[in-house]
Amino acid sequence: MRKKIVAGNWKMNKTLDEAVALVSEVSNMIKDEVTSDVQVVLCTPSLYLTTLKPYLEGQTRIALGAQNCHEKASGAYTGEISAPMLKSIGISYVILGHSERRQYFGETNAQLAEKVNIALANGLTPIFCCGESLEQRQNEIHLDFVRTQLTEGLFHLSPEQFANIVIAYEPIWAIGTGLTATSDQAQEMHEILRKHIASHYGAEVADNTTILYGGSANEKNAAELFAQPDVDGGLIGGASLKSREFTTVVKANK
Ligand SMILES: O=C[C@H](O)COP(=O)(O)O
Repeated sequence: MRKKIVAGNWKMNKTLDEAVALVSEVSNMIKDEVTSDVQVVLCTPSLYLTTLKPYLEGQTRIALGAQNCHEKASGAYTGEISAPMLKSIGISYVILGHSERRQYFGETNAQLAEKVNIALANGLTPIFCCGESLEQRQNEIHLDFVRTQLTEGLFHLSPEQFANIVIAYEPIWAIGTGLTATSDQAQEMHEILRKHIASHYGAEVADNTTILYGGSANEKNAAELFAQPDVDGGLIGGASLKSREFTTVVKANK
C-alpha cells in the first residue's frame, strides 16, 4: 500500500514569528482532527527548520522538509544548502525540481538527477516535481515532456532507491493561477506516470509509488482530486499558508 501524503510548500513566505505560529496551529489541528494515516510534510524556508523542529516534538504525523538542496555535498557554493546539512538537522524530505527552480534557476533534468542522488545518499526523501507548461499541453507534447522529466531525472536509480521517491505532478499553468487541473486531467497524467514507472521498474514498484498533485489545490477541490485512484495526495502552495485551509486539505486525503 502506498503512502498518502499532503505536503505544504511554503515557498518564500512567512517571517519567523509567523512560521512558528503556523506550525503550532497546524500541529494542534492535525493532532485534534486527523485520524487517518496521512503523512503531512511542511516544507518551510530552510532558515527556520531547526527552530521549528521542537514545535513538532511528539507529532508523528508531521515531518519537516526543505524546498531544495545543492547537488554537491559541500564547497564554494555561496548561498546554497547541502543534503548533508539537512541530514545533520534531522530533516526527512526535500522538494527537488520544482518548476520555479527549473524556470528561475535553470535547473535541468541532469542536474536534478545529481540532486536526487545526494538527497538519497543522505537519507532524505525527494519529492520530485514534474509538469508541463500550457503551451506544451496545447501542442499536445505534455505527456512525452513529463515522461522525459522522470526518465532523465530518476530512471538511473535502482528499484531499491526508487522506492524512496515521491513524485509531484504540477502542471505549470495551474501553479498559483487559480486554474486547477480537473480531476480527470490529474488522473490521466498520474495514470500515465504510473505506467511509465511500471515500464521501467515493474508494476509492483509503480503501485507503491506515491504521486502527488500540485497546482491551485485547495479546501474546495482537494477531496475530488484526492479521490482519483492514482492521486495519492497533494503538494500544496498557497493553501498551505493558512492553518485552517491546509488542515481541511489534509483531512480530504482519506
Ligand atoms: O509546490 C506547490 C505548487 O507550486 C502549487 O502552488 P499553488 O498551490 O499555490 O498553486
